[in-house]
Amino acid sequence: MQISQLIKSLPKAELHLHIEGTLEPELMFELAQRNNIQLPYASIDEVRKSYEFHDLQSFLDVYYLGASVLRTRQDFFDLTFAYLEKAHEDGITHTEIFFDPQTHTKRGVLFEDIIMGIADALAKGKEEFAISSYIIMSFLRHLSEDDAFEVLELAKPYYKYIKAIGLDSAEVGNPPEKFKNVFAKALDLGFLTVAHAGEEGPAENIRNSLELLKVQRIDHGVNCVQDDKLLEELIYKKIPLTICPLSNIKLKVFQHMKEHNIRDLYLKGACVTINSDDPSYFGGYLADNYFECQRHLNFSFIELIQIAKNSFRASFLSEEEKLLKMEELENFVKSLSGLYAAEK
Ligand code: HPA
Ligand SMILES: [Zn+2]
Repeated sequence: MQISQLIKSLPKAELHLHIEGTLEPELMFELAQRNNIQLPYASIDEVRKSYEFHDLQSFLDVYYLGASVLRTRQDFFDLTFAYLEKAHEDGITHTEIFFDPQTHTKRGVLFEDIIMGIADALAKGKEEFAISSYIIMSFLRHLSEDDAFEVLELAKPYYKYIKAIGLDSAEVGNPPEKFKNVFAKALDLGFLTVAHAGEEGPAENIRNSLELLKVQRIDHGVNCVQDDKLLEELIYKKIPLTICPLSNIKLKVFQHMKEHNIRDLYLKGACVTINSDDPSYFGGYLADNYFECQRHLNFSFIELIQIAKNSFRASFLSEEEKLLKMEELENFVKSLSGLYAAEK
């Protein structure tokens, strides 16, 4: 079996995925037509050509523009189910997806339509593909903390659909301490928390996310290497990092995959996971991210299995569910040994 096929067959979890970032240009055009929205692109090709980014903000501008075609519950359902079909092909058996309510409620879309469209698709994904899932509601950090409080209030009738609270958008200039109070409220309400930190921003944002926002995982976190003591602590406390290799290259966090620090972090003992972030915009879904790590950073397949194990360990599944997912993974690995023994 080819390595790319092996990677696709490997059972794994995805823990850092923005559902809005899975919007493929074809669906973008279809939804624009369905909703009578004028896009500033003449063709699907032109959309793809606009995906040249020099930093996080240049991406966010294009990403928020793309998201403007999403208006109805059916749109959110179609978007999410299209992702789940890809996830299934990529061997994903559990996914924890972000959605950015403010990107949509600001345009007059109903909170109910956003979350129920996503939740219905996830329920269908569970039925058709046996993919388990959680929803993470993310606050846009370029907006105010008061705004985040309003979203938390708006979400009240739908809390049972939300597992955790996240923090995304422009990191530089919008540090975690800006959201200290709203995260404290979310924690009081019983939500788990995560935050993007140390993507473009300093290691200090990682420390403050842990200390002030009480996050269980750090999204990205690659700038942890700026602070030796912090890195030691992340390793010692087994704090998972949801790293997104192709995203980091597209947004110029690293200039080339060969320069990415994920393998160094892995070898030092950090709990790293591989994720796709915004796969439609960054040129690859989850299996592609695993593959690029193998190709450019010499991760062996055994090491990728360890990373897939980390993805379940770092998930928000219960300990019992984690054991079941891990068993599935072990069975896959055993079936491979059988296959290779038979070939010899
Ligand atoms: O990688 C990201 N970083 C911050 N905000 C985001 N929103 C979507 N993707 C990202
Ligand atoms: Zn992200």
